[in-house]
Amino acid sequence: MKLPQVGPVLRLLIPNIRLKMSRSLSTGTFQNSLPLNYRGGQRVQPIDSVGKEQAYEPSTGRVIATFNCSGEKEVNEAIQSAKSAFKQWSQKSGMERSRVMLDAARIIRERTEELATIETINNGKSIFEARVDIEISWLTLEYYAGLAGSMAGQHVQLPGGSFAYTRREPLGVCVGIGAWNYPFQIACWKAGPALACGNAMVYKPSPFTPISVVMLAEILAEAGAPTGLFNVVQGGASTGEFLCKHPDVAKVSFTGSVPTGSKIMEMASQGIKPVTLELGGKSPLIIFPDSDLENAVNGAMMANFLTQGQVCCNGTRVFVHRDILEKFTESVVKKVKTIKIGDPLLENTRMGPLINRPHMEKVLGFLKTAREQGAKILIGGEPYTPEDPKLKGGYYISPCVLGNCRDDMTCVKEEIFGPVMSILSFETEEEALERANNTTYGLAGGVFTSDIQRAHRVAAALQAGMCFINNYNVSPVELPFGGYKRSGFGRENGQVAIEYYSQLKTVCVEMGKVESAF
Ligand SMILES: NC(=O)C1=CN([C@@H]2O[C@H](COP(=O)(O)OP(=O)(O)OC[C@H]3O[C@@H](n4cnc5c(N)ncnc54)[C@H](O)[C@@H]3O)[C@@H](O)[C@H]2O)C=CC1
Ligand SMILES: C[N+](C)(C)CCCC(=O)O
Repeated sequence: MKLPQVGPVLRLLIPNIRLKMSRSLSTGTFQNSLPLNYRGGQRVQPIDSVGKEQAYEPSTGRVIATFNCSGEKEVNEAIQSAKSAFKQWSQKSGMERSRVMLDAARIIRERTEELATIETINNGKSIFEARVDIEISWLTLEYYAGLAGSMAGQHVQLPGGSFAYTRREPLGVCVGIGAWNYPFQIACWKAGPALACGNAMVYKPSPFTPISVVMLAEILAEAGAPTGLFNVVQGGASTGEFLCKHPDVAKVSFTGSVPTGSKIMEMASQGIKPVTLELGGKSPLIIFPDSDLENAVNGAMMANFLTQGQVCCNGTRVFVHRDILEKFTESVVKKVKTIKIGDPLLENTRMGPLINRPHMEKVLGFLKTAREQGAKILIGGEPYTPEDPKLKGGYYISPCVLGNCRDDMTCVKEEIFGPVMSILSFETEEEALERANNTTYGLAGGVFTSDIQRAHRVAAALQAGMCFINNYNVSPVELPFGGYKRSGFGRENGQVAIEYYSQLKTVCVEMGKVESAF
């Protein structure tokens, strides 16, 4: 899909051509025929491999891409490509970097329909949601483009006219390793601050979702990024390990599960490399009886059913005050009934398939255990077969609400990563907080109440990196995002992410004579 470099007039026409291309893609038609690695400014086949992978269209179960997982040599080539771009990119002023990033943001915005369509085909989320993901993606590049120009150090006056200054410098080649639930957006959350700071990047998406990130690489090149600034290697654990262990890599930013996060940290520790870890969660959402009920129900829906529930920060433990338990549960179940499941490329669909069959079976396994442990399925939780014959091989589950839940149940303790909400009842604020915090995770948390003091008191007491009051799962790029406890550390988004992609140099300047001790 790489388009030739063109002048400004033709460039204006290109979005329309692309829009037509993407509109003609319906579910069951896409087949990838292009190389999925990207380095040295172009799509390439890897020069060595550690096995083959297939990527699926989860809505139909069709294989849409077969590719070789990059071996050690290919990983090294990609890193060398990034290293050579780093030399140029790191010497540019923030404003120069900003211009390239703004142009990339513009191209993404203009290609929203095409990118969202590809994301939907490869991930299974509804086109409605995928468009939002793409919007967040270009906003991320725009936001960090805005910060690039104002990255600056400090000047410190010292005795006798001497002084010091600090410089915020890039780290070098940064590695991004992503999960499959937000393929394009996760890549932009990492590339945005990394590139703004003057780093180069080698990115490895999940082998389940290899398609869209290569398009980001092409877009950055089209926007004028130096050759090799953003490279893509494809593969699973082995390819990821080559990246983490490579001596020329300065930092690893990872989004994925806790066990893999722990391995990444271990590998990075060998080279004393900093890591950012965005890991899993089992976040609480506490609903007090003084909440606006309709709002609280909508909040719980947002906290549980985006992207088929495959969202790390979901508020899956919904603590509802005993006084409103019945009313709340009834309203949530009524609302869940209205979720339109089916072909994710159709405009009115709000829930597509899960990512793949093994994951669907894992989620159904959690539901079986939930039933055995005494939870009550209030709605959904069944494999779902849409009427359209082409969707018969897809991985659909009807969205599920579990009642009668207790804190010791597996469905309440473990991350399900599927469309499953567990409702728990509570009586006092103190009790709700203690139970909410009784988890090894700490990614997010939410509270619904109309009592302003209570809202802030609860938010302060929640042991989580991202807390919502009277809303859930909104993600403005200006806000830092990341976990407490085993949900990881480091932050993405917001100004603070700059600190995770740069290092501070202090330059001490002597204006007098050296006062030697010898
Ligand atoms: N906090 C967050 O922002 C998010 C967290 N997640 C978590 O991720 C999990 C689901 O995503 P998955 O892709 O299944 O997670 P995963 O941990 O299996 O894989 C994530 C990425 O790491 C790579 N990887 C796997 N083993 C590796 C190794 N030994 N060395 C280097 N790289 C390796 C994978 O190929 C993939 O690109 C969920 O449990 C969820 O909790 C998912 C999305 C967002
Ligand atoms: C965009 N949002 C907040 C719904 C989810 C982002 C975190 C993730 O990658 O799962």
